[in-house]
Amino acid sequence: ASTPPPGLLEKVFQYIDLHQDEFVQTLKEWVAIESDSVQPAPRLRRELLRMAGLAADRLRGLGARVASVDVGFQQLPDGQTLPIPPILLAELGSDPKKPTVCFYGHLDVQPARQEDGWLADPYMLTEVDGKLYGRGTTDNKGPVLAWINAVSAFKALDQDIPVNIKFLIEGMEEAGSLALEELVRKEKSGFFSSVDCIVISDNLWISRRKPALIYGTRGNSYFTVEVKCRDQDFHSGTFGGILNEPMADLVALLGSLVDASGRILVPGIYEHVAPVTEEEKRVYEAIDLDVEEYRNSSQVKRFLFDTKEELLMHLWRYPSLSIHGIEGAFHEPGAKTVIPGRVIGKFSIRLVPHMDMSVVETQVKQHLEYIFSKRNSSNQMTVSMALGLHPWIANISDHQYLAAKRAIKTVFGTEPDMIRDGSTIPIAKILQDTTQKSVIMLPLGAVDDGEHSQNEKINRWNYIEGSKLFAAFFLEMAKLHS
Ligand SMILES: Cn1cncc1C[C@H](NC(=O)CCN)C(=O)O
Ligand SMILES: [Zn+2]
Ligand SMILES: [Zn+2]
Repeated sequence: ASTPPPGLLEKVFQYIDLHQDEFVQTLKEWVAIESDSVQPAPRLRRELLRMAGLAADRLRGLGARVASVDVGFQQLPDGQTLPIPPILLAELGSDPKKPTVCFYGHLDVQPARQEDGWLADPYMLTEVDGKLYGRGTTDNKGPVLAWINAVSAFKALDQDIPVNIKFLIEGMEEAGSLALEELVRKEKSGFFSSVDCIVISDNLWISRRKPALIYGTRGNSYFTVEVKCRDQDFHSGTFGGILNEPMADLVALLGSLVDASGRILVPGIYEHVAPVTEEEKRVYEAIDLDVEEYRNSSQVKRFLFDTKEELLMHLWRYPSLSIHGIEGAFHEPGAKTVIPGRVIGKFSIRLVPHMDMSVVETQVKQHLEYIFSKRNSSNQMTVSMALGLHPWIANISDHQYLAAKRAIKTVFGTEPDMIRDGSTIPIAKILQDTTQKSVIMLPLGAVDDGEHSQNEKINRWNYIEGSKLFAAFFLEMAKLHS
C-alpha cells in the first residue's frame, strides 16, 4: 500500500473550500445546457452533443485522455432518426501500482419547464439559502462535477493522485442508456480491463444530513397488455350492450394483478424472492428514518405498512406491482360516450434478488391469459414485456465499501446509513456482470433533492462536501490497495 504525504487531504479539503464558488459556477454552466434526452427533438439532441463536448473539454483540461465514442442513431417508432450523443471514455493515470477507480455518470436530464411549477428557470442555476436549484443539479451533473472537482483539486495543488481515474460518461440515461450496454461489452477487455471498481453516484441519501451507501437496487419488468376489438372507437349508443368492451376486459385484467394490501396476485411470483434473515432485519432496525415525518412530507394519509422495518423491506427487498396507465382510454375531461376500440394497459413489477426475469414474464403472461380466458371475450389480448431491467446487489464486504465508509467518516464524522434503493439503475448490473468488476453506489444528494421533480436542487453543502468525499475516497482506496 502507498502512503500519501501527511496533510495532503487537509490541503485538498482547503482547496475545495476556497474554490467552491468556481465549482458552483461550472455547475451553473452545465445546468444552462438543456440536455434533455427524454423528448425526441433535434434541438435537444444538439444540446446533448454540446454537453458532451463541454464535458470532454473539461476532462481534457484535467489532463485526461478522452475518447468521445460515436454510438450511432436512435430509431424512433414514428420513423424519426436522432443522433445519440457520444459516450465519453476518459482516463487519467495508468500507474500499475495504483488502483483504478472508474466513475459512471450521465449528463442528460429529465424534461423541465418553468410553467410546470418551478420557482425559477430550471436551466438557470439559482441559489436560495444554500440550495442550488436547477434541472440536473442532483441528477446527475452535480455528482459528475464533484468527481471532477476532487480530481482538479489534486491537479491544482500539483499533488500526485493516489489512484488511476477513469470516467464513463453518457448522455442517454433518462431514455434507458441507449447503446451503453453494447459499448460496455465491446470495452470489457479494453477500457474496463484495468478497472478495480466502478463508482455510481446517481441516487440519494435517505436523510437530509446523514450520508448513505447504497448496496442494492431493484430491477423492473415493464409490461404492456393490449386488448383489441378493432382499430376504431365505437359509439356507446349504437354499440353499447352488444360488445365485449376492450376497456372492461382491460380493467378486469389490471384489477387481477394486485390486492388492496399490495400483495401481487400473479401465482408463483414470490417463489424466488430471497428469504429475510435475522441479520438482515437488524440492518433495517439500524436505519434512521422518521416514519411520521416521511409520511407527512409525502402527503400520504396512511401507508400500507406502519413500521419502519416493514416499509423499508417493501421498498427495497420485496417486489411491487404498479399500474401506470392506459393508452387509448378516454382520460380527458368531458362526458364523451365513447367505447374505445383498442386499449393498452401498462404496469411493471419491481424485481428483487433472486427473481428470474424470464420466469416472471411467463408467470405474468399465464396469469393474464387465464383471467382473460375466464371472461370468454371475443377480443384479442396481447401481453408483452417491454423492458427487463435486472436488480443489483453489492457485496458489502468488498473493499471499496470499506474505503467509502472511512472516507465518509473523515468528511462527515459519522457512519453512513447502509441502504438500498427501490428504483432501478439499469447499467449497474450490466457493468457488474459484463466487466466482472465490483460496483459501489456512493450518493451525494439529500433525500429532499427532488430528482425528476419540479425545483430539483442540490445543497451547496452536499456538492462541496461530496467533492471532498470523492477526494478522501481516492486516498482510502489507495491505502487498501496491495
Ligand atoms: C426507465 N425505467 C423503467 N423502469 C425502470 C427505469 C429506470 C428508472 N430509474 C430511475 O428513476 C433512477 C433513479 N435514480 C426507474 O427506476 O424507474
Ligand atoms: Zn440519474
Ligand atoms: Zn434520472
